[in-house]
Amino acid sequence: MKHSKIAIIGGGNLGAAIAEGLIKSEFVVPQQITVTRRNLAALLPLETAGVTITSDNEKAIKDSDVIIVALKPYNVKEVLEGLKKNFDPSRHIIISVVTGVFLKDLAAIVNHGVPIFRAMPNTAIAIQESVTCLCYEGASDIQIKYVTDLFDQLGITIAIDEKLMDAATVLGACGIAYALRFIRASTQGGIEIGFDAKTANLIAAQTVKGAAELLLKLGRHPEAEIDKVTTPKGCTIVGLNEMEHQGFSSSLIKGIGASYDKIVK
Ligand SMILES: NC(=O)C1=CN([C@@H]2O[C@H](COP(=O)(O)OP(=O)(O)OC[C@H]3O[C@@H](n4cnc5c(N)ncnc54)[C@H](O)[C@@H]3O)[C@@H](O)[C@H]2O)C=CC1
Ligand SMILES: O=C(O)[C@@H]1CCC=N1
Repeated sequence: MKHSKIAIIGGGNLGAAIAEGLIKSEFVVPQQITVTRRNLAALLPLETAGVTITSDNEKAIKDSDVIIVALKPYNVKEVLEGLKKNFDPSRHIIISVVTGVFLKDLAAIVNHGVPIFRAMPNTAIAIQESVTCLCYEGASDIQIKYVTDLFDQLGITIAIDEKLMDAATVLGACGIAYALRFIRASTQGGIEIGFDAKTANLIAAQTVKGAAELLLKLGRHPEAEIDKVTTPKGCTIVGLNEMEHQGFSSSLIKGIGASYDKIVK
């Protein structure tokens, strides 16, 4: 499957980010990628990089082997219904990144025996730093290896049970927004205590990156690392406890729960 051509149906925020990540990773050359969208103007930078951009989904599917579906949940059924005659089980595999649409629903729409994967990446896929949760149905070992390799080039990949896909969406995909809001709020605090916005943003972002790398590179537990920073009677513990009195951890946990309820209800 090494030389497979990839079509991304729906080149919006996530679809275009996947194309960017694929190009950076060199998993495929840009000429192996087609991205579709109704209004092509936003895809011109990808075209300049060598990607084929088009509004013709049928042609994109016919010209490709791996079909990444990055449409909104509300129009995926209608669009795929109109395209299903183009899927060939002896050639194609489908990877859906659509939130909340089950493998069985995708299989019922396509109705062809085409292997189907669900992947839940996040927008850091554009810089090969996504976490992508993956589940599948009717795929061969070679196809599973190919899809896992593809997302491994774009960050890390975790195979999960489909029943955890909504939870993966919240923690990993929505999680980008939560983390960025933390950085934005830290920046605003940093401005209040004296930094200009640009410097405060740089310090906040690099600090979050460093904190995450302590866990990812050294395998440390967050609380053990917090203990190292909290000098007795020092300023860290005072600030941290004030944040907790104001509901810091609780608001995050409740927000994650609210996002999850929105998907599953
Ligand atoms: N944005 C994110 O961070 C993440 C999004 N997702 C899921 O990925 C999917 C896409 O999300 P976004 O990229 O944010 O949405 P988006 O709205 O930015 O992208 C969807 C794109 O599909 C295009 N489109 C609509 N009808 C089409 C058609 N018939 N043919 C070709 N293109 C068509 C739209 O013009 C749009 O550019 C959604 O199901 C979302 O739940 C999953 C993980 C993260
Ligand atoms: O907010 C949403 O519904 C989608 C799912 C994950 C990221 N964006």
